[in-house]
Amino acid sequence: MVIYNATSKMNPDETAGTRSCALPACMVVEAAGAFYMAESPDGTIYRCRTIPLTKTENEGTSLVAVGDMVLLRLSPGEGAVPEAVIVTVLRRHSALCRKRDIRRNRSKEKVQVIAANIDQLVVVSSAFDPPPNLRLIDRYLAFAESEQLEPLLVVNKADLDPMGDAVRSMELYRDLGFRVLHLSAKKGAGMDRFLAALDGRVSAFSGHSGVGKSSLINRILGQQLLTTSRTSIRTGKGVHTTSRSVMLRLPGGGHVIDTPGIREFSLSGISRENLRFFFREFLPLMPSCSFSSCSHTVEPGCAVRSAVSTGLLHPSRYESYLALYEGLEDGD
Ligand SMILES: Nc1nc2c(ncn2[C@@H]2O[C@H](COP(=O)(O)OP(=O)(O)OP(=O)(O)O)[C@@H](O)[C@H]2O)c(=O)[nH]1
Ligand SMILES: [Zn+2]
Repeated sequence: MVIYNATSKMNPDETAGTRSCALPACMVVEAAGAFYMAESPDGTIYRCRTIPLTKTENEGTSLVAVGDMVLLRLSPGEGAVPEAVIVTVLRRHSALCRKRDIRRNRSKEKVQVIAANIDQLVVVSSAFDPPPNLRLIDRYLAFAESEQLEPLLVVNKADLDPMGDAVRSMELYRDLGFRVLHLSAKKGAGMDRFLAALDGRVSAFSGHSGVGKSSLINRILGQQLLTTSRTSIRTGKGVHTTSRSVMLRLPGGGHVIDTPGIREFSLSGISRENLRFFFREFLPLMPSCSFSSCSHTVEPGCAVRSAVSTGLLHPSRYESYLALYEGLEDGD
């Protein structure tokens, strides 16, 4: 590992390449413009920025994103929060990206990293108001599979489901082996199981507007972090955290991230050719299709379609597959 001198007296911009002792790798927990907050394993927060010589082990994408592990070097500062420069951005094991709108963005990066090093995608829906949207859930699940993120299905507002309708509509996911939790941010139901599922991991929250993502995060953190203002690292004024990227540390370990960017993730890694690999129940059937490249839409001798007609595959999942397939383009 490359280690840098935390106590160098040289101009920090000139010393990025020097090797010597220093801070352990820190996690970027907040990004706001040119500034970042990075957290060391012991919980110390550093206010930091990049320098022209900042190195990255991830070429061709955003230099720094929330969730990145970075090597820092302390720089002189008078504020209460220690200041540092980011010397190296370490290799990411995963990255949630969105395509940049070239017309509205002059940056050379075509892909923007919304969050790095995510372990699991929490797909939040609600039992009622709005009711579960299975098309949307399947879209998130396909995305999670394509990014090799472990999905966790959460159905919030269980207090609005006295007849168990939402529980029944989600049964198919349990049958497929997905983890499904029915919770109520309002009443606190199921929170122990939820916390256990988040423990020690970096989890990104996704889901339709109004399902209660912020309410769930506030409930598990025991405070109103996502609706009340926190002090901006740039201006010192209060800001709404939901408009920025913030990684929140859970009391028992682990982190959660909830950003508008993840809510509107793109399916950039999914094409018509590879979509079928992200519906896990198709995999054992696919070798029985007459054509090895079967798209499971119109081909004769398709084992997937045959399984739908005999009730072996859930029609709702197949409908989602077709809807996603229609919306995708050929090729990668
Ligand atoms: N009955 C009930 N209402 C809830 C529950 N959780 C959240 N709500 C309500 O649902 C509404 C939306 O909650 P939010 O936490 O803002 O939802 P969100 O998913 O963060 O919404 P966006 O920020 O628009 O993406 C609010 O009026 C909450 O009070 C719950 O468990 N039960
Ligand atoms: Zn087929």
